[in-house]
Amino acid sequence: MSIDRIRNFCIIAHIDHGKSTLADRLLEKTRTIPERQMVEQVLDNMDLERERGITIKSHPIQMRYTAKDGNEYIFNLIDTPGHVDFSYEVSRALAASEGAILVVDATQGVEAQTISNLYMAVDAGLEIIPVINKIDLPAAKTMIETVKAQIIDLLGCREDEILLVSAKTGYGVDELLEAIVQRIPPPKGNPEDPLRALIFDSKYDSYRGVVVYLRVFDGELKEGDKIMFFANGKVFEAEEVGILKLDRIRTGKLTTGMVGYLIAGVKDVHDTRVGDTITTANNPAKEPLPGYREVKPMVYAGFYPADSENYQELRDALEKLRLNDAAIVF
Ligand SMILES: Nc1nc2c(ncn2[C@@H]2O[C@H](COP(=O)(O)OP(=O)(O)OP(=O)(O)O)[C@@H](O)[C@H]2O)c(=O)[nH]1
Repeated sequence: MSIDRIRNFCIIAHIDHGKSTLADRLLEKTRTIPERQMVEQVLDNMDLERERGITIKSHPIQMRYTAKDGNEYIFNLIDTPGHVDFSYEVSRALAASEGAILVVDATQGVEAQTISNLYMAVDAGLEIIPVINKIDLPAAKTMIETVKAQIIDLLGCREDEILLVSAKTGYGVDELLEAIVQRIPPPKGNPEDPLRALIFDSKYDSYRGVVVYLRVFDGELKEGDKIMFFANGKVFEAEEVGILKLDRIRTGKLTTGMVGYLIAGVKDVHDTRVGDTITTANNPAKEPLPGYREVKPMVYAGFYPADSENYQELRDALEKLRLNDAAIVF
């Protein structure tokens, strides 16, 4: 699909303001959830909601949306970590996007944590679509004007740019889908340039090793390519490349502007650092993408074995833990 039809975005929201519920409605309206599950959902609403909520938080997700202009668009929804301490990781998820949906609970208004993530998004030059959610709640009626004023204050946007939504009932979601197409710009980038892809997250899969979630900025990533991580210069072969819906879908390549995953036989998550750039070993890009930083640990703990004989065992156990959790340093 042409790069003009891609929209990469994330959702910024305070806890409980409705990020997962809204993501669910987007998945439903774009029929990203298979029909079978849609039917099941009616039978067992609660469990599925929970399951999909987790899906959204565990990896980026691609949707296809046919807009009112008759064209089909690819939407890549990238989740931002919810915890304030992960501000660098949030900044990389934002860097992988061109836009952000700002979700504010109509009955709660703008909250501090939302503001810090929002400023990061504004700094990153993202197009912000402000959404007031939960407008179905009776308490929302008296609050909407106040919350609108807060948002205008914060963003300097016009009142008519703020969308009123109920992620619960689906009210306003069609308008939001159109706003994503119309207001969020398509990715820029040069398909002819050497590959530059940003790592914004990675997961450890016990069968496949590290699964890297990335956004291609320039060039293209194909299976069989010898890829190189800028931060440590290590070279691996791209074994599997694809996009993410509810599951991984192998596509063999990712073109400029696309979001997806890479499996390259990497066994240690420390080789795939958030914020690092992937290029090809044969035709490397001259410069990495901007903004790479070593992630700083936030929580420290001292451990020692009760019996000093067990020191090596403790060390081995920590080594294993470290292999699949990039946050652990010792
Ligand atoms: N009435 C009403 N409730 C909503 C709406 N959107 C979300 N909720 C409810 O608000 C609560 C929080 O919604 P979530 O979607 O889990 O919020 P979240 O922002 O993803 O929260 P975290 O997962 O904690 O970050 C849930 O009980 C939802 O059912 C809405 O439009 N109307």
